[in-house]
Amino acid sequence: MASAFMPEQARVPPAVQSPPPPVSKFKIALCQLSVTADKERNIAHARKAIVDAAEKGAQLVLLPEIWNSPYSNDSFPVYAEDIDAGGGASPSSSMLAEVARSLHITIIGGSIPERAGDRLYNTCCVFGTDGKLMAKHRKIHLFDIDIPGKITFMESKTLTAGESPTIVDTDVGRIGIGICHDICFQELGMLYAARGAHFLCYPGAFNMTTGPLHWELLQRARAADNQLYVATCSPARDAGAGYVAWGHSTLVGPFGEVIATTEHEETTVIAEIDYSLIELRRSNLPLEKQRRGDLYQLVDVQRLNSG
Ligand SMILES: NC(=O)CC(=O)C(=O)O
Repeated sequence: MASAFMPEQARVPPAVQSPPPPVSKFKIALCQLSVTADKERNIAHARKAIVDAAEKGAQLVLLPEIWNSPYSNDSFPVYAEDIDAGGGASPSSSMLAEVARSLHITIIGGSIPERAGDRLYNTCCVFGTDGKLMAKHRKIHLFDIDIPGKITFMESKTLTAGESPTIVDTDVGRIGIGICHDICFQELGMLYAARGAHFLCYPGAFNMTTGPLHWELLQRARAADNQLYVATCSPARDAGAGYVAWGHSTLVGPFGEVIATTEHEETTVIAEIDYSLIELRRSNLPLEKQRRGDLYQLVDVQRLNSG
């Protein structure tokens, strides 16, 4: 509750109730793809995995972080595509648009390196069942890490951080998008939940150090904190690559329970999402009612500024 003594920035608008989802149950596919240096092959390979997943009944398909290019600062400028330019400038997103439309499915297109003017971003495109680009999320938190002898990687050497959270109303529910390192920031997940998300999707490529430590922990934490579904999708592991991905693409339910997962090889995880579980868990354990807004609050800066 805002009191007369509360600072201006703490007077936050109330959380938005999750709207009724357009479907109560559906199948999601997490395509844990092998990624090579051959972009054309990566695109054709991803297309085939999406078609196979749709044939198995998936209505929502999630791809990995950086699925059309090796994950490296040397590769990002070479493989980057201008997603907004049209006219075939982005073969990766053109393929996703075409396959979403022809199969009538929703696709959360992992991420690809995006070129916009003289900047590069790590960008996730969301396509609706009509093949239209519904949203574009540019990774907000760049992955800069230095653990000597284990892993050093500086995305900020080549990439620019996105400036906006991304939440999108699709045929399969209201989905908050993050890319990999974005999952480490609990405020982003809370913000999506406060805006009524049913589901958080994080294409990601944790590595052999952060993977065993944090990958499952963070997904389960985001799901349990916010009492919603969380899905991640990683590239398959290539032990010979410059950056070795952890794999383990996973779907987590609204009690923080792992519903489906895998190891590190190439595969597609298909699992069912049942949105009625969100309401059930929120009535079993009513965190929203128990929250002490008189002691602490999340400030949704965009909603606050938009009045
Ligand atoms: N690609 C990443 O952002 C990797 C990451 O976040 C990690 O912890 O590993």
